[in-house]
Amino acid sequence: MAEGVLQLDVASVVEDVLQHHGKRLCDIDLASRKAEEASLRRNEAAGWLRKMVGVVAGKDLPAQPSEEEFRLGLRSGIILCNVLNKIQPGAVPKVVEAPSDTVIIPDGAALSAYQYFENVRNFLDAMDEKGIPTFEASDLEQGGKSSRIVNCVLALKSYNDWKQGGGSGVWKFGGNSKPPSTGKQYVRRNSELFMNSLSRNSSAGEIDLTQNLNEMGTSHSPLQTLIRDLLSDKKQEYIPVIVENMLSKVMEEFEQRLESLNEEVRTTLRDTGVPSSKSHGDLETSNIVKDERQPENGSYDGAHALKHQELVEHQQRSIQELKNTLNSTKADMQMLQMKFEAEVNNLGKYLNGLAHAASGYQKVVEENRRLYNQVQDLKGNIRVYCRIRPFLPGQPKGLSIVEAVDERTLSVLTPSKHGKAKKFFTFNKFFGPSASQEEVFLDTQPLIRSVLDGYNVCIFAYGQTGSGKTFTMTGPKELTQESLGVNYRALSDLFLISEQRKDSISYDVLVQMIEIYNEQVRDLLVTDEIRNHSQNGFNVPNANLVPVKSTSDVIYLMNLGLKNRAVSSTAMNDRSSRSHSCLTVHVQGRDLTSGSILRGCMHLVDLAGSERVDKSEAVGDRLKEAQYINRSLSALGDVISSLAQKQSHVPYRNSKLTQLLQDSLGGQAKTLMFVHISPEADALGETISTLKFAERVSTVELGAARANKDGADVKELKEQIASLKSGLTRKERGLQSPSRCSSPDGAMFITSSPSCSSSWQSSIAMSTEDEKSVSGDWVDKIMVNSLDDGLDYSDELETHSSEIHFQCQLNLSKPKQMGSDVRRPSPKHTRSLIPQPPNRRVPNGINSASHKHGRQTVDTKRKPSGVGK
Ligand SMILES: Nc1ncnc2c1ncn2[C@@H]1O[C@H](COP(=O)(O)OP(=O)(O)OP(=O)(O)O)[C@@H](O)[C@H]1O
Repeated sequence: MAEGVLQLDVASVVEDVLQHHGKRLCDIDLASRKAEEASLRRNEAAGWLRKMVGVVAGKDLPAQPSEEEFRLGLRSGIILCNVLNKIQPGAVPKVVEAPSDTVIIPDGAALSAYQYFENVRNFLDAMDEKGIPTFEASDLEQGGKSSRIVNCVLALKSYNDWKQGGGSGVWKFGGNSKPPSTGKQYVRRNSELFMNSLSRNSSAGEIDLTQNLNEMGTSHSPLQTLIRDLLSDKKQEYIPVIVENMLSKVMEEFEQRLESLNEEVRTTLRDTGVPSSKSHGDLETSNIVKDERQPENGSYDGAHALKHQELVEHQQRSIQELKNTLNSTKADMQMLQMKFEAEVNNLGKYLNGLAHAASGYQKVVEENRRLYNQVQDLKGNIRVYCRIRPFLPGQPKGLSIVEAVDERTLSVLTPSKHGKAKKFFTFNKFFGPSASQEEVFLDTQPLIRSVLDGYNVCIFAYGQTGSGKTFTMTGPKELTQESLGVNYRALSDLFLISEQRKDSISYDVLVQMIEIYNEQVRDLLVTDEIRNHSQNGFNVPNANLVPVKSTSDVIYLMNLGLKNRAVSSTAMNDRSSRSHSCLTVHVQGRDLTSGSILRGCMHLVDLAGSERVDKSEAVGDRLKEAQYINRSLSALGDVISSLAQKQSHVPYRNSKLTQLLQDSLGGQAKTLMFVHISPEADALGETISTLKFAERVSTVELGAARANKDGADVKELKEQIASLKSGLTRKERGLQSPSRCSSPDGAMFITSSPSCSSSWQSSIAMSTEDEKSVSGDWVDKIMVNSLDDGLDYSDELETHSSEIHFQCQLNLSKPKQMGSDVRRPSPKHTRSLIPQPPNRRVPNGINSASHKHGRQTVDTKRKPSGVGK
């Protein structure tokens, strides 16, 4: 049907466009509609043929045949010839009938096939002669076009109807059949207005909608191109609405034209006196319809009007169907739209959910990290950060044996029975080869800042030689702003914060730099020669303690320290540190409102690298150094092991290094170890043992860190005690030499005054001498009290007082504590090494010049075994 073709065209265009947008119009089942229509037409044709030949003769043709049944039923041509002969007797002079069941024809099948073909050919010739659309004989064979056969039958039916109706005028038929091959042409009425707008395609019988649209002024391009062009750049969700509007517009236009056509017909009928309500049959019986070729007269006008009427009715039916199609398309589109909206809504909700979950996840991760850190703080575990060095320039770039798994975990490729296996290690943080110095510092910063809140902090770098310890702590050989290591950044951060807090807290910062070289402690902040302080064991107090005011002071001092550091070129590292270096920063803050004192201390330790002497090709001095280094690192390993296993005895005293780190490893400090590894495959052994060591370190619990803070009341009490002591001391001024008295528990006090010895240093020396002569014991602790401000400067020497006295309490009752951490500097080493402007003074109380006047007191008290300062 023409209308069917129209709806198909429009819908298929829409479908094309939607497909173009990636979505099929699944719901519009055009194919099934088409098939339904074809079957209706086929049934009509079959029904009519059966009616014409009778049920018996038409037994081979079912009333509602499938395509195949229809084709097979008509294949012999017998039904077709008989029907034609019935309409026009003798049209097919000879019809070969089917052989009777009882008569056996030799080679019957071949004979009948030939004879059937004769039937079909005769039928087609006869049809052709009458100008009725035909089909190809091959259409009756398998794979032929049954629709053309249907068309032909329906055309014959129409012809029959026309003949039945008297055969007046010119018979014509429009269907999807093979065009007549002979010269007889059907007269088509092209003159009418309607036909101008809705002309039938002569071959396909389709409505030329393009022309319609052209006439409607919509466009000059073909319909499909037009619709495609129109829809191609539209969003998919708008397509249903656009198509719907488009179809409505077409319908509207169509109806308008039809209405005007109807009007024209009505006018014509009125003019010719034919009642417009009369049916086609009525008009036919009254013989009004005339052949177009008849001369124009009144009855011709009537026929003309009738044709109009017929066409109008036909088109009305088409329009109705079109409307139905439009409605169903609309419904489909609305469905699609609703579905689409629902899907978009669902998708939106889903995305919202995902976003919510993602942000929740982030929060949980943040919270986890915070809690983890809190737990770490509470447990006081040593934090371990792992950093891998990148391949160095000029080094053959192999595949790194270490891979990051996440920000805390790394895997190391190790050989195994089945090729390669991965070993996983988890630390507090893992820095990949591309991590910058700034990134590394950022994760260290909070720890460093807590020094200003009165905590003791220790950061030490551990790892195989050449793995990047010095790089992390100090930086590369050529320093730039970006490559500055943790040491520089830490100190400049301290200055920055102390500046920010200057309205509430006044900070003094002092720096000390030592190294442990071949088990000897050396002061790195000396300008003349490297001082060896190893005679008295771990005698760090004698190292210079230099007040610093700015980052540039620090840089100056560090450069001095680095210059003095024992560095050599080895096979593994052309600038290998041959010693353990320790930069110690003492911070003292005075709360300007409450008067409370905060004291924080930070060790920044760059350990010498462990090395395999065979690999480093060390001989002579290098070999000796390597042995010392390895020995002290192994002592560090022993300390870590016993701490990890919570053993009662921890062998701190086995090396200077462990003595230095004692407070940080077993005390209440906040401690961080940077463990360094190399990416090379031939460092696998060292890498694994380094990582295992680091794992053990991370299990060591230090206990919750405690800030060194004295409240104002404590301060007041201390002031009172100090003032009482001062009064007592004044009474004893007459003493010219240190006196000694014993306490009930066997402790001995040695009291001295500046008048008996010119400086308090000599008092200490004398005390120590005295101690040796009395018991050979060791002085556990030196405390210095400044009498004029009344503060207890335990562990710090304040030299701005006018009167200070020393008091040493010696342990006579318990075994000596070798190497106990008497590690506060003596005032003579508290001096400025930094070039000073003429009037510049180092912080109050730290300038060595100021302690010349006045009396000084040092209390040397014994503390229980294992308790640090
Ligand atoms: N993260 C890094 N990025 C770029 N270069 C690095 C990095 N880490 C180390 N290096 C370079 O690798 C070389 C060895 O590093 P470094 O001297 O810091 O190792 P080390 O562990 O201190 O060695 P040693 O124990 O022998 O003193 C140096 O040239 C250093 O500049």
